[in-house]
Amino acid sequence: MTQHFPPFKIKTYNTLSPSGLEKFPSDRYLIGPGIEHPDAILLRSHDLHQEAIPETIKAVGRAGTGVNNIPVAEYSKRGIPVFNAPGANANAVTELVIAGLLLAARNIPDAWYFTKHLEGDGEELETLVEQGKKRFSGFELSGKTLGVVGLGAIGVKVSNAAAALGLKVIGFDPQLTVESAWQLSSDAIAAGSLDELLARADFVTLHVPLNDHTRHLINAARLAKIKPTATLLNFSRAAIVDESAVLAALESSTLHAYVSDFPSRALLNHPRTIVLPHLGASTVEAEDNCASMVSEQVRDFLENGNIRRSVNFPDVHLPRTEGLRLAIANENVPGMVSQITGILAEHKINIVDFLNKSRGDYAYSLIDINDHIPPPLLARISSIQGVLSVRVV
Ligand SMILES: NC(=O)C1=CN([C@@H]2O[C@H](COP(=O)(O)OP(=O)(O)OC[C@H]3O[C@@H](n4cnc5c(N)ncnc54)[C@H](O)[C@@H]3O)[C@@H](O)[C@H]2O)C=CC1
Ligand SMILES: O=C(O)CCC(=O)C(=O)O
Repeated sequence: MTQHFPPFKIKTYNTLSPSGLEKFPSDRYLIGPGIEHPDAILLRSHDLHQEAIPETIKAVGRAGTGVNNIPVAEYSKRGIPVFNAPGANANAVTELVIAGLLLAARNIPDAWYFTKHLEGDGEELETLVEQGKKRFSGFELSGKTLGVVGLGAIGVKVSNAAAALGLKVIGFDPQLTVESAWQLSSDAIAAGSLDELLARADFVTLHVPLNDHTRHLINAARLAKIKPTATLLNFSRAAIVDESAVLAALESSTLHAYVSDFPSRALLNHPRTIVLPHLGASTVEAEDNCASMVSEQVRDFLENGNIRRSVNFPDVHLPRTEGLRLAIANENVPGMVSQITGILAEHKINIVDFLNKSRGDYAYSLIDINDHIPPPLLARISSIQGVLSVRVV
């Protein structure tokens, strides 16, 4: 039995690296921003909360890490996996965080602005330089303490790079994984609590996802724990800090400076902020990595039903056998597998290979069969209470 691929349709938002889009063979995929009735969506930071979920959609691929721009819970309820590219842009963000530390410590943006607007040349220019430069005198990173909140893909790399620059690193992550712990520099030490980290650090850098637990993680009460000489860096998401509390702390000199990758008018207007245009992942390498990783995942899902690195469904992948495959997403409740396999048995369909896994409220099965699938069978499986999506691939 040969596999037949319909032309899959992929709707894109944002600019995605061609090295990712090239993963989709042009004879089997239609891709672009104007695609209607898409099988999959590929995007970066575009906000999907404002968009109706297309009836035809089977997968969403986020060419990046944060999925707060996607209504993941709504997609989950429809049995639709949301994929992201964990770690694929971690190096790009890390390098910009290190740049952020240096920009703040050495007053580089103000110094650069000053130099760029100097007039004259030769001796006259030299005099202006020597008169002006004392305003921008900074301090060294070596020996200072960096507090890293969130020790995932980015937090670990930032910690290790900072330790190599001579900073003392103190980290906080209540859900630190074994994998991250293995990668973390042995020079980094664990803080017992976020408040302890805030009290000890000269720089605090945030590397947590935005969710209901981390929204305004840094608020007025937490800012009160931070040293007045400290600099706060936010390359995670704007809403992880309470911006008005940060501005108040800067005004009252209980916080030295704020470096953020997320502009707002109030931040841009403040003299002790350094604000970048959400530039963390904007390198050729990271854009290639993210788009390639997520495109491969989405393609494997559309063509084979395999799930790798989804944020809402378990990892379920099987090598293809001869024949057809049923890919079924369902609520993680008792009796689902027996109902599905019971229907197959009633139709005298033999299972060649089978894999079922669950994650939280949801479960997913791949069922390989070496037979044709009568249409009523699909309708019966779809009608089982708790079955969210059924595909033949
Ligand atoms: N500025 C930019 O362009 C980019 C920003 N990001 C942001 O950075 C975030 C982190 O990215 P990754 O490190 O790749 O993600 P990750 O998932 O590898 O790591 C996040 C870590 O945060 C920890 N965490 C969660 N809640 C916490 C809390 N309340 N306190 C302390 N730790 C907590 C988790 O246990 C996990 O280890 C993303 O979710 C995204 O919002 C990511 C890439 C680019
Ligand atoms: O695609 C981008 O430029 C944003 C990256 C990002 O914020 C993320 O991966 O979470």
